[in-house]
Amino acid sequence: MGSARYYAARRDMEVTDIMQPISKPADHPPVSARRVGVLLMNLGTPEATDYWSMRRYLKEFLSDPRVIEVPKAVWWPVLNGIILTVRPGKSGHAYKSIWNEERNESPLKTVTRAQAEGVAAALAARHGDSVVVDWAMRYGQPAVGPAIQRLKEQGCDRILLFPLYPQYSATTTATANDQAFRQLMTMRWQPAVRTVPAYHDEPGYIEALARSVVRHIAALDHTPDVLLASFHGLPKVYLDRGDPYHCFCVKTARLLAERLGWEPGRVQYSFQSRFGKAEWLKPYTDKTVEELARAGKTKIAVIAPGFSADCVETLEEIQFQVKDAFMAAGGERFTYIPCLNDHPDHVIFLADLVERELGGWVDGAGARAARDAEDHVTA
Ligand SMILES: C=CC1=C(C)c2cc3[nH]c(cc4nc(cc5[nH]c(cc1n2)c(C)c5CCC(=O)O)C(CCC(=O)O)=C4C)c(C)c3C=C
Ligand SMILES: [Fe+2]
Ligand SMILES: [Fe+2]
Repeated sequence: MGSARYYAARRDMEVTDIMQPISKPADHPPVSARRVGVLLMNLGTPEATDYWSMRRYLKEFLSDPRVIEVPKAVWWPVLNGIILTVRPGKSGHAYKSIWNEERNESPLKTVTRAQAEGVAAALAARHGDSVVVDWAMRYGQPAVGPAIQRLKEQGCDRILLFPLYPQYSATTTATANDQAFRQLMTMRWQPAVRTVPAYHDEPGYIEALARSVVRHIAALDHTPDVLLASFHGLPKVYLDRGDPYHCFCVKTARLLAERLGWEPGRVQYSFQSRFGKAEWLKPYTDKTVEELARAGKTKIAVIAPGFSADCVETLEEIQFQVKDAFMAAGGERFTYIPCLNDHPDHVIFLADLVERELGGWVDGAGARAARDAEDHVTA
């Protein structure tokens, strides 16, 4: 085993195998155009703000065992009872206040599409048409499964899955990848896949956040006393069970503070969007802004570095609810710094991250297509 003769014999055997006439399987990607696919994935969004659209979206979301870890026998009666009776109306109202009327869709959808178009343009400039970029939502439309199928049909025999969450959590990153893998389970001939690691401490991401803070603060007629980095929360028990999300959020906030170089304590962090009665990650955003106002920090700026795109949790919850809590407690000036969205700093950072994670895949795409075409001529 392992001798030069052994390998020579193996090689001859494989050549003989390849030379057998083979019929082309039905799900074979077109040989002429082997490409690499990139799928940007975000959380999801209702199709409209009416009761039934909201109910459908919330049901899909809150039936995900990655999101709600309560055993089904206990959770289902609660979900199908009180939650899906009351929440669709309440959340629909919140969505209505931030809805993109022009496109008749949620801002998360609008921004995610723009991010995908930006990343596609950046990669096309570098690699021509050998990289195909698409986008999808974990819950609702456009769904992840059909997007994977579309990439395959466009000749992508390698796909990079990119969950658009800077901080890893099983509730977001893992469930997005799960959904893609579910589609792969249906395929006889799967594309090869890679997943983009979370990027909570990537220098390019911290730099884009810092530049955004500086840009927005420079446009104000005052200097905020405190910058609060507000992250979406999680039930605390998920941290106790090993979800690293909390630690990654804290690290992002620390790196942002270091990059800004402000005096200690001027950048703080907190967690928003509590759902249900259990304890969630602390400190809570609403309580924090109230305490800041009472402590005389009456001018604050809030940024949401855990969201790659503005959505109901930032545009409605931070800009209306959190602001109201701050003002009611004695706050005077409240500035919301938007998510990085499709700002060029962000798009270039995302494209660079994709490029790095494609390492070795993309430059070979043209050569692979030529080689594979040749194989099929001789086979
Ligand atoms: C950014 C990271 C997010 C984590 C972590 C997260 C965990 C998480 N979320 C819920 C419950 C809800 N989240 C809702 C909306 C929502 N959540 C995120 C992101 C994270 N969620 C985003 C980007 C959005 C907005 C989507 C949009 O279309 O704008 C909602 C729906 C809105 C509402 O009813 O408030 C719920 C519900 C749980 C339970 C959870 C972790 C266990
Ligand atoms: Fe959420
Ligand atoms: Fe919320």
